[in-house]
Amino acid sequence: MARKSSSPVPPASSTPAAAAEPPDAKKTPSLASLRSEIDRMDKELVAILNRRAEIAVQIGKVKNSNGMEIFSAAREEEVLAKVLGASQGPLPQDTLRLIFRELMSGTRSLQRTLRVACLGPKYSYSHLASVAKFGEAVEHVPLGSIAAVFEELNRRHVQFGIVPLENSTDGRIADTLDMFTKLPNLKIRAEVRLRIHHCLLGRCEWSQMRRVYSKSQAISQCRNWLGKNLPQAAKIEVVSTAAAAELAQREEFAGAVASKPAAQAYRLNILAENIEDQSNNVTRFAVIAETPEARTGRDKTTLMARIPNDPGSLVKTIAPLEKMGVNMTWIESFPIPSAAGDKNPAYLFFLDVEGHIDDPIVQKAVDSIRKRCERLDVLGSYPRSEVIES
Ligand SMILES: O=C(O)C(=O)C[C@]1(C(=O)O)C=C[C@@H](O)C=C1
Repeated sequence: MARKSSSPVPPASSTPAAAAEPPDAKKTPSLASLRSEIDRMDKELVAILNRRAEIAVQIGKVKNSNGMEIFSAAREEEVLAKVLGASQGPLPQDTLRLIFRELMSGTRSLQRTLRVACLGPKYSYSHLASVAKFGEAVEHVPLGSIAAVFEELNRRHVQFGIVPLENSTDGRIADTLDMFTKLPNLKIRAEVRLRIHHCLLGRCEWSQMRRVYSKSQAISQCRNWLGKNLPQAAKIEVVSTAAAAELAQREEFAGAVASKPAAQAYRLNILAENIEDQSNNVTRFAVIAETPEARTGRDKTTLMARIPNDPGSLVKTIAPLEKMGVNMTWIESFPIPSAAGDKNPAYLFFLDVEGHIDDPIVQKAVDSIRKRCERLDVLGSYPRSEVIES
């Protein structure tokens, strides 16, 4: 944006009157003039934002007439990368990210209001991840279970779902992997890696607390802290951290391990912050939808492979990755539910590899892997993402 000549910063002057002023008075513009400069820039900003929104409305029409989807994770990542790359000013990258997240959320909503399902109630970490990805200008639909998120998406009651995949402290989220085995047609369109800071919330003193509610993974992520600081309290697992906060609000002598925003939403006191045992506690969420995501050049692909329970079977299955130089970034084994009791059950493996399924080398490696599997599903290719601070 070009600076106008009406800048409040006074030009250097050598007139006798200016020379008579104390040196500091010359350098420091008045508060009023600085604020009027901000007011002027805000007007320019609003005009530019509205011009941007008008273009987005036109893009929406083009998308509609071509039968294209409104949300594009690939394009939004591209916009963010360009914005962050172009910035040279003092604004922190996280701040710019937040501003552009809401900007794109707002322009997207002019094209169509999206419905995004997540594990609720509101202010669960899934809800926070959904806000981190889609912004506030979507209809967040909090549901009672991870299975319900998949089912609502499959019934087309929502356009997107967001589900936790794995946590850096606690490992895979079995409920999510289980639902991919049941609905492998749903595609991962984006990932959200959210740094999770847990708080102890409640209305009583720690010493009076008899029960602490939370989701099993959150209890597990704070196990040492809870054992040391609240040995007297029973740890009770509930469906989500936000559901735990709701219970802690209703019950006397109860607490919850939940997010900071949940404290305000459920009118609870923050009794302790950052109680996770490992400071680098990150949960990776998957944004799921019916259709696949476009290639960005900075992608990863998630595969679900059912392989025979034979010696060396896994090594043989993933050998093409090494041969073709495709990097694997995640592997998780998962027993096949229907095979319980089976003497020699096959196993499912979830794998992440770098690259998009439309990259010829990835396609070739996946084709080779498929030949060595009983079944292979490509659960989606999507842009790789940075960790977002919560
Ligand atoms: O570029 C597009 O496809 C747009 O619709 C514009 C825009 C944006 O505001 O920048 C909005 C929604 C999309 O998910 C991606 C980007």
